[in-house]
Amino acid sequence: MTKAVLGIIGGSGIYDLPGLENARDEMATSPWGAPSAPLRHGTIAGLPVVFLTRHDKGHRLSPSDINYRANIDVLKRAGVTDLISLSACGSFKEELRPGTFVLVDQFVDRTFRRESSFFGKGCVAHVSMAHPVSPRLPLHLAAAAEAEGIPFARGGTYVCIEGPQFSTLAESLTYKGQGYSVIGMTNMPEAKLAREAEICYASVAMVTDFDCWHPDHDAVTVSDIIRVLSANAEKASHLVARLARDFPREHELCPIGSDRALDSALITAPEARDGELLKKLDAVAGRVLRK
Ligand SMILES: CSC[C@H]1O[C@H](OP(=O)(O)O)[C@H](O)[C@@H]1O
Ligand SMILES: Nc1ncnc2[nH]cnc12
Repeated sequence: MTKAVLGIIGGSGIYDLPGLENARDEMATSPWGAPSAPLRHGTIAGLPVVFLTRHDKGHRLSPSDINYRANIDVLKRAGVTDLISLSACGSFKEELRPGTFVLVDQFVDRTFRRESSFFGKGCVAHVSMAHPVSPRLPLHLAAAAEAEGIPFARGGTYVCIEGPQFSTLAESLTYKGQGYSVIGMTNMPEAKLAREAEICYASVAMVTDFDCWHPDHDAVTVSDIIRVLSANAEKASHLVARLARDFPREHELCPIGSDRALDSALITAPEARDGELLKKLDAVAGRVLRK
C-alpha cells in the first residue's frame, strides 16, 4: 500500500492554495534544473498536499519558459502519487461557457520548443499516451465539483499550443472543426512527463473565453481573461478542498497503469545505458532502474 500524496499545479491566476494547513515552503532542487517556484507542502483534512504554482508568483514565466521536467521531477521527489492541473483555457464549444470546469480526457500536443521527455540518448523509453488522464481522478473531481455546485463537463480534448500568442482565426476555426473542446498553452508536455514519472495526472480546464472563433465574442485578450480568472480561482480552491477531504488516503492503483507506466517502456539494454542520465533519472525511473 502506498500513501496518497495529492499534487496540485496551479496555472494562471492560481499562485497560492488557500486552505492548505500547516503550510511550509521548500525550495526543491532537481537534476533537471529549476522548478517554477518553491513547493508548498501542507495538509488538507489530514491528506498530504503539495502545491506548485506553474508560472511562479507574479506570473514571471511564460508557457515556453516553464521547466516542465524540473516541475514533475520535484513533485515526484516529494512523493506525489496523484497530480491535478488547474488551468485557464479557451473554449471551442458554445455550451462550454466561461466559468465551466472541463475535466479533459485527451490532449493534442502542438508545442514545438519544449523538452518533452526525461528519456533520451543512453536511456530510451516509450510510454503509452493513448489515455493520458488517469480515469479515477476525473471521477473524484466530478464528485467534488457536483458537491460544490461548480458547473463542469466530463471529458473533452485540450489542444496545447506553444504560445505565447493566442491563435489566429484560421487556427481557431481549424481546432473547432477538429472537434477539440478547449485550448491552452501548458498541459503538454506536462501530462507526458507525469506519465513518464508514473504519476497519475488529470487536468481541470477552467474556461475563461471563447478564443477568437465565436461570432458574438471579440478576439480574446488578457484583460478579458483576468476578469474571469479570479472567479474561477475561487471556485478552484473550493474544488480542491472538497477533493482532498474526500480523496482516498491510500493511493488507488490506476486501472490503466499510469502509476506503472515504465514497467514495459524501457528499451535500452543495461550495458548501453548512460550513467550520467541514469543518475538524473533516480526519482522518475528509480523504481524500475533499481530492479
Ligand atoms: C493568462 S491566459 C494564457 C495562459 O493561461 C493558461 O495557463 P495555465 O494553463 O497555466 O492556466 C494558458 O495555458 C496560458 O499559459
Ligand atoms: N484562448 C486561449 N488560448 C490559449 N490559451 C488560453 N488560456 C486561456 N484562454 C486561452
